[in-house]
Parts: sequence; structure tokens; C-alpha cells
Amino acid sequence: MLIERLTIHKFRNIQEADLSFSSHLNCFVGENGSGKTSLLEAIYTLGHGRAFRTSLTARVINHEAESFILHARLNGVEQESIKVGLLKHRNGDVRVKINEQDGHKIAALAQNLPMQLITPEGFALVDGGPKFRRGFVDWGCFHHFPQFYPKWHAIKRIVKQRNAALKQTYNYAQLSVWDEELVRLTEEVTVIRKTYCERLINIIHSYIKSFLPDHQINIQFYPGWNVNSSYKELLEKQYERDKMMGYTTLGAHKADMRMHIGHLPVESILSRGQLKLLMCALRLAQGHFFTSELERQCVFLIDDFSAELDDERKNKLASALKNQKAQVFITALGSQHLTDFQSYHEESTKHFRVKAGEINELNSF
Ligand SMILES: Nc1ncnc2c1ncn2[C@@H]1O[C@H](COP(=O)(O)OP(=O)(O)OP(=O)(O)O)[C@@H](O)[C@H]1O
Repeated sequence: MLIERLTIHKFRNIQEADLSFSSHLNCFVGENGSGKTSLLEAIYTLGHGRAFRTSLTARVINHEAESFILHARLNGVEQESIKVGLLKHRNGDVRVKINEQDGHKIAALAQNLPMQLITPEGFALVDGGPKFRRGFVDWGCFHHFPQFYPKWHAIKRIVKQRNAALKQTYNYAQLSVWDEELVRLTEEVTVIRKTYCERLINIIHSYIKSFLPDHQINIQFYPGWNVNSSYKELLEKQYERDKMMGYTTLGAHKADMRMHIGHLPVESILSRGQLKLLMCALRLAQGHFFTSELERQCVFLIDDFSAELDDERKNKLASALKNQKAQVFITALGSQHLTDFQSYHEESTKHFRVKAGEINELNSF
């Protein structure tokens, strides 16, 4: 769904804001430290329950306030509008409202507001550890397969218990109490991840073809162990090693979406700008998947867009977003950094100036 209207109360340096958005392109321009990224973080928080630069609520509540409140009216194609709200207090209280009804879980916000984030912090998706790509894959699985998260949470709980047990003087027979359930859930979660990745990787390649036509990037889902072996047998075989290491070395908690050029990981070959394009390809592919397969339009949050991309690539990215009919929120220091988005029609674009935490709509820049 898309965000039609957003109100912000006491979020970082934004004291109060009441904003109506375009369902296409929304541009925010302002000096360093004015509050542009804070605005994107407020939107992100409404879709994830937490900000992207910190998971600590206290850091995003305005210094002089006890809580922040975010409200939005969401609209989808041929769908009734939904009102969502989130309050987080310094004392740990969290309230999620949907259509004026309290008591919802954060996951309900996420279901209604699929989002993709393209920021300098997001680089970890391509040059960081497996947990970032695993999180990315799981975000797609969560939206596509409702049964995914309960199973994945159960795996994480069992692995934690198993790791604690490995540090005690258990023998393998005692550990197998956990392993039976772990194997069953791991197989189920792996089927979901694999099914999703197969579809997603095809879409990623179509974007790579456009953004990085000179590179043959091999993308493969890695389930967390060598698939030629049965996970059950492997757990038994690995027992001595796991015991020595003090944790479960193989399993769904080690899954990854590996990206290579030849035999080398992409981060050792591609330039910063190319890695940024690859990150965009991944994010666009997931957005495309949400729109085409789940019929849920995606919101894109893009911060610090101009750095590291040449004009041709910026143009391609802008066109890809336009073709996807995504709702875009983009920030820049000055309007000159947004010229690649000029292909968007004036009537489908809204302009905002951000100054010392105040956000005002303008007729144009
Ligand atoms: N909890 C908070 N309460 C009040 N102000 C805060 C809080 N956290 C951060 N700030 C301030 O909010 C301001 C806006 O930060 P933000 O990151 O949104 O700026 P920006 O416009 O994106 O800047 P840049 O262009 O440099 O990235 C900063 O001056 C920061 O010190």
C-alpha cells in the first residue's frame, strides 16, 4: 500500500508534521542535519517498528519528549484505505493501532507497508556478512509465506537452546532431543527460502542486465550447509566440532544469498558505485516481486541518492522506479541532485523543503 498522509509527533528533530504525499515521487531537500533522514526513518519505523540507523527507541524519541507517535493513512490499488498508528514510549510501551483498533503486533504494520530502503547504511546488503542478505531474503519470505516467521523464530530458539547445551557436558544422544525438531523446521524453512530465492534471483538478473551489463554475476541461495548432505546426518557428524566451537556451526541460521563474479565475492571486484547499483537491483527486484506477485505496491526510501552514481545509472534507476509504479521518498541536499527524476511528470511529484525539523510543501524547487 502507499502512504497518502503521515503525521509525526516528536520523532528525532521533527516536533510535529502533517504531510500529504504523492503516490509517485516525493522529494525532500534540505541542509545537513535539517531532518531529511529523520523523515525517512519515521516512515521506515512505521513499516518495521524500528528505525534503520538504530534499534534503540530512546535514540529516536525527541530529546525533550517521552514518546513518539506516527500515524498514516495508507491506500492501495482497488483497496480500502487503512489507518495505521505506532506509539513508542521511553518506558518500553509500544502501541500499534490499525483502523483505530489497539492491540496489534508490529508485524501487522509490516504486512500493510512493504518497503525498500536505499541508503548508504544499506551497503551491508552487498558487502556485509550473510546476516544482511539472510534478513533481506527473509523479509520477502515473510510477505509471501505467512507461515515463515513462526517457523524461523522456532529455529532460532532451538539453536539458542542447543548452543547452551553444547557448552554443558551433554553427549550427542541427549542433544538429539532438539535436533529432531530442528531438522524438521529447517527443512520447511529452507523450502520456503529456496522457492522465494529462485523467483527473486531471476528478477534481480533482469535489473543487473540493465545496471551492470558488463558483469556476469552469479547469485545462489545457500541454505546454511552443503545441500548434498542430509542436515540430520550432518548435525550428528558435526557434533564434536560444534561442541568444540560451543555453537551450532551449520543450519538455516547460516543461510545466505551468495553473489560471485567468477570465484570471487562481488565486493572484492565491483567498485563502490557498482555495488550501489547491485544493491539497487536487489531492492528493486524485491519491490517488483511485491507488486507483481503479491499485488502490494512498494514504498522506496532513498537517502543520499546522488553519491557515487553516474548520470546514466541514476537515470536508469529513476526509470526502473517509475516503471514499477513505486511510491518514492527521496532526499537530497539540493534540487540539482534530483534532476534525474525529471522524467516524472510535475503532477505526480511533490516537493518539500526540510529546515531545522520543519517540513513544508512547495509548489516546486
Ligand atoms: N532524538 C533526537 N531528538 C532531537 N534531535 C535529534 C535526535 N536525534 C537526532 N537529532 C538531530 O536531528 C537532526 C537531523 O538529523 P538527520 O540525520 O535527519 O539530518 P539530515 O537532514 O538527513 O542530514 P544529512 O544531509 O547531513 O544527512 C540532527 O541535527 C540530529 O542531531
